[in-house]
Amino acid sequence: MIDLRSDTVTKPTEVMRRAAYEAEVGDDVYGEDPTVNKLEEMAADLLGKEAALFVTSGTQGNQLAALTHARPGNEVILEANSHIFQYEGGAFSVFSGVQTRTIQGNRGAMNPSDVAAAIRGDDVHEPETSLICLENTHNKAGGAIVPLENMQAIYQIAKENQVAVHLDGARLFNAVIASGISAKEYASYTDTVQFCLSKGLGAPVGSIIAGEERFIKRARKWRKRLGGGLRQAGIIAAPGIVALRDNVERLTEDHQHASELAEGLLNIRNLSLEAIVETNIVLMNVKETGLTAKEFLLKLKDQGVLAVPFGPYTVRFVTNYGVKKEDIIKALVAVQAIV
Ligand SMILES: Cc1ncc(COP(=O)(O)O)c(CN[C@H](C(=O)O)[C@H](C)O)c1O
Repeated sequence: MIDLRSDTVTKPTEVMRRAAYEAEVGDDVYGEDPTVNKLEEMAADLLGKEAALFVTSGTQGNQLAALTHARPGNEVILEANSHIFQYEGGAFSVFSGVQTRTIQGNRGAMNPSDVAAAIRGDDVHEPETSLICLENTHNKAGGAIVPLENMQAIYQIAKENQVAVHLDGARLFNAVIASGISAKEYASYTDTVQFCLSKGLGAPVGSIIAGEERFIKRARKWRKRLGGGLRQAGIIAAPGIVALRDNVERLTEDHQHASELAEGLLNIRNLSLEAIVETNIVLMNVKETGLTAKEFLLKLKDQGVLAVPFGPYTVRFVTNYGVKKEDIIKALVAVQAIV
């Protein structure tokens, strides 16, 4: 099977498996796992933040940000198609007791004046706005890169209103490689940032959240409260170190493959693309084929290719390091066979 469902399906490399086997470990609840500590220091340094925390998933990282930045009764502003709003089970409301306020963005970028207008005042009837969440790259916008200027403008508005900013940077390094802007630069326009080791970077487990020391200290306690106190976690942190060290630059290949896939799809009748391809995600519209996305995907699976529905007529392909150039050609042949 050619698996284009997501970059979450990446499997650890031999180097990662060996690093896991050889990892020095200790009890991370006591802060004594040297491998986890090394990963956290590497990540904080890369992002230009005071500290970082190894967490079990991107979702956990985003939830810890809300639990730490916000409190029950607050309102959190986020983009209408953000992963936090669409794919995390309403966890902001469940765990943090906050009200979410969505703003429709353009290719994932919220208009700064819309954000400014959404920030609540001190009227007794209103919730307090305590957090603004950004997402870069933006998944449902087709892996779109949110412009740095947009992040900068929103961050300035947030600071003028004493509101925190969190970046869901699950695919931050895809943005870094595609734009040539450093992770440190992107992270300078957000108070906290989450990025995934387990997606395009290829680690088997985990994400990082990073921010000020005092934020990370409070987030670590929230992680413990959620049963996320890790013990000899160096075994799963070691592949994360390999991912950060070896797998960032190669994301270019995934982007190249996504562009080749998109180009090929444009030459197939009754198909269209829903977004320009900037990184590793391709959103294809199949409505003109007379099939729904789910029907199309069943036929595609019969042809040996996996992808996921991202709307009634939207099929999402995500390239990753398990997908080679010849797989892209085979995937195009499979799609052609259906329409
Ligand atoms: C922008 C963003 N932020 C956070 C997460 C959550 O990461 P995990 O909790 O899966 O590690 C994801 C995962 N995205 C997954 C995928 O794209 O296949 C699914 C949709 O959950 C994400 O795309």
